Amino acid sequence: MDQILNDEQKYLTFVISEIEKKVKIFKQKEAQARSDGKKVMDTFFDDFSVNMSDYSEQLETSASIHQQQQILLEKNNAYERSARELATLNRVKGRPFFGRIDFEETAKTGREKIYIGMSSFVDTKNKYLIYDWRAPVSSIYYDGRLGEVSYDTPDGKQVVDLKLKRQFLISDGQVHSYFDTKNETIGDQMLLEALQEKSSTQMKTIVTTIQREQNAIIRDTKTDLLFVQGSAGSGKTSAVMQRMAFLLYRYRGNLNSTEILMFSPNQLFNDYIANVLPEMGENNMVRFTLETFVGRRIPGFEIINVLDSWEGQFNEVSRKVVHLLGSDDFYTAMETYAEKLNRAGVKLRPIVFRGQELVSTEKISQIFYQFNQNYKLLNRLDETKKRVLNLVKSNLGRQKRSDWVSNIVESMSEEQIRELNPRNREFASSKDEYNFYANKIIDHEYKILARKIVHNYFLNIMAQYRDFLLYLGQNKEFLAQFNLSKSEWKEYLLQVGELLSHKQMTINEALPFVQLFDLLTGRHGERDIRYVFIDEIQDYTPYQIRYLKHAFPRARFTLLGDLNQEIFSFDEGKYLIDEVKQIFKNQETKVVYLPTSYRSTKQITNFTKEILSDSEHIKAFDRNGLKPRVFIGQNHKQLDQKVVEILQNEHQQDFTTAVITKTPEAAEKLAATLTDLEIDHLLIKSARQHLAKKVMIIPAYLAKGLEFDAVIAYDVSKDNFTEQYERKLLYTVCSRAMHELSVLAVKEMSPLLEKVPESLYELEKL
Ligand SMILES: Nc1ncnc2c1ncn2[C@@H]1O[C@H](COP(=O)(O)OP(=O)(O)OP(=O)(O)O)[C@@H](O)[C@H]1O
Repeated sequence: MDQILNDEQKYLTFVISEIEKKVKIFKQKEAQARSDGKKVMDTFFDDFSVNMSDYSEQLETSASIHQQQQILLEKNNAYERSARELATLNRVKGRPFFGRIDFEETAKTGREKIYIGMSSFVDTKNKYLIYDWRAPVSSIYYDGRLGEVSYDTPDGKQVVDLKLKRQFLISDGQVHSYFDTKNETIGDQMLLEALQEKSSTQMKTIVTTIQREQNAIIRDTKTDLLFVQGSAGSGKTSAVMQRMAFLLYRYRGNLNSTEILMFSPNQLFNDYIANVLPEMGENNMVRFTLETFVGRRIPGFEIINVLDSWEGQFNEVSRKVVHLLGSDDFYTAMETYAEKLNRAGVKLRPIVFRGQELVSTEKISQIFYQFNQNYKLLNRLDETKKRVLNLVKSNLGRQKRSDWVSNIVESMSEEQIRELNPRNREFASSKDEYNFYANKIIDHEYKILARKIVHNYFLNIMAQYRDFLLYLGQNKEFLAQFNLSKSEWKEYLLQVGELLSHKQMTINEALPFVQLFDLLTGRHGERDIRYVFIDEIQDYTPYQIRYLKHAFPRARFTLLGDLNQEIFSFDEGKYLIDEVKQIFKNQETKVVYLPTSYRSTKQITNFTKEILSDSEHIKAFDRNGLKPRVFIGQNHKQLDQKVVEILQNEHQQDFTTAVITKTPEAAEKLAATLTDLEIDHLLIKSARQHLAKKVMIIPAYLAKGLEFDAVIAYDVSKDNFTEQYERKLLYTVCSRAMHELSVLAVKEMSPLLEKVPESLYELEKL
């Protein structure tokens, strides 16, 4: 065994023995805290006499209860602290560190050596044996070359002379090997080993092999908007997941995981990333898709997938409409419209009670507009609420002698009487008695109405929203900016009407609906969210980004995306970055570009990048594998046979293979064929399903962000992938593959593959 390996093994063994010592201590502490807690519980009522007869005794008794509760709470906290520490120690025990750096602060201080792991570890004498990968000094492990390097500390920049950077392959308490890196950041060897691993249904952490450009993303604390742009598989999602862990560490005590929010493309992907933070010992952040986020705000409506709607049919008109609905101008148009409502046009609903109008819309409107022009909508609304509440109160108050009240009073059951008069109050006369109950009943009804009024029941948001769409249709110039005519807009309105009548909306209707509500009611968004992450930003429209910025006014944003993977939007993606900068103007903004594709082998990346029209900037990571294979069959039957053949082959290799189709219908059809042939598989039809370690048939739009050992891109034929805008979709499909890619086509392959040189793939005619 070489001497270095020997020494490092010794250190590892020493650290593990120290960890074990601490495990013992914490186990004792945990047991002690548990038994103390139990003791407090057992003697809870023995320690004080419960005497409620006189006031001073009552006070003493409750003070004593309070004291006991405090003790119990402390014991409980002590128990939880120990349990948490124990969980961390057990998590890191087999592999407490993965890196080491040696450096000198000054020539005088001499050489210092620190080990880096998933979590800091301090021995029983309070000496740091391991530093957390997120500690300031650990940054140079990922960042610096040997020689003079610096890192940020809360007190400013620290410069050191880095003498050694060493990585370890460790498992189960054994150092298997180590690599000393000189000029590269984290040596390719370790990264290669990590990338060669098989795919999993859960995303993994990349802590041990974070690359320099990813480190910059992870440790950024200065910018309000961090825009991470990178090709497929460049580690955008991975980097931001580690960024969340970093922020939770850096701002420990001031930042909670519930103040971090992540928007992902769909629920399937949400599931895929669900384990990364817990694996790093942190609680999960809040996760949403845009649909689930907005769905909470519109109860009773179903937010349907754009693909299932008229807008998703991608005809010429729908394309233009989607462009309009996604534009920043549309957001501004809504603001202008709302501003106009300060003067006239607010849509209202009367306050109706038992079929009778208590306050008419005319009356509410009169109140709403009686305040002077300087009143903002929010103040106008607040004042209106107050006055409407007064009107309702006095109107109901006058109904004390009405039939409905007397009917209730006369038919009250014993139980209802007890409920309304729990202290069994005596009455001087039956008139008094009647008035008492009538007041209670009216008060009860008033409260129900008041709650609705406070929640803006009298605003008819739906009618207002329709009115807004009609108002927009009047503006010929505005429509013309999107090449839309009034009659085309009408066509859209008919479709929206149809959707709304079925209590459905797509995200393109839902967000403006909520925006309108916010503007009318002066809602300022969710102020407790501090960090917002949006993955696959290329699928968001400027409108949506602007809305989300408004929805989280105190948050810093990290947006990540690949402008080459746009699937739904129709604008040239390149402009998205400019639009985003415009939306975030006057804020500290940084754009980081990640060029290297880590997910796929060199052969696959070189193939997939040729699908794009502009791809010089994409770099393949030097990991070797088989060239992608292209199979051309005469009909779909031959393709299906080939799928079966590949699957049977790859099954033996223990690969997880995904057959990715262009549409959900094609996926269902293929799955039915595989069922007939008794090939075990899982058809992913909806984002609510879970991934599994078996063959998956999955439509392209659900495969976003995911990865598989092997991908079979199904039916990439001339007739199926034709349009230019499908280029990015095809790129997304093929770039899901880590180790193997097969492309299947009927008769002729898609013209979108024309640019790929023949030398980059193996062609087989079936
Ligand atoms: N520094 C790294 N060390 C080890 N693995 C890495 C590293 N960076 C990325 N990877 C791996 O590369 C793959 C792709 O990463 P990730 O999914 O984060 O990329 P992405 O840019 O979000 O991709 P896409 O845009 O295609 O969804 C993952 O398997 C991830 O573990």
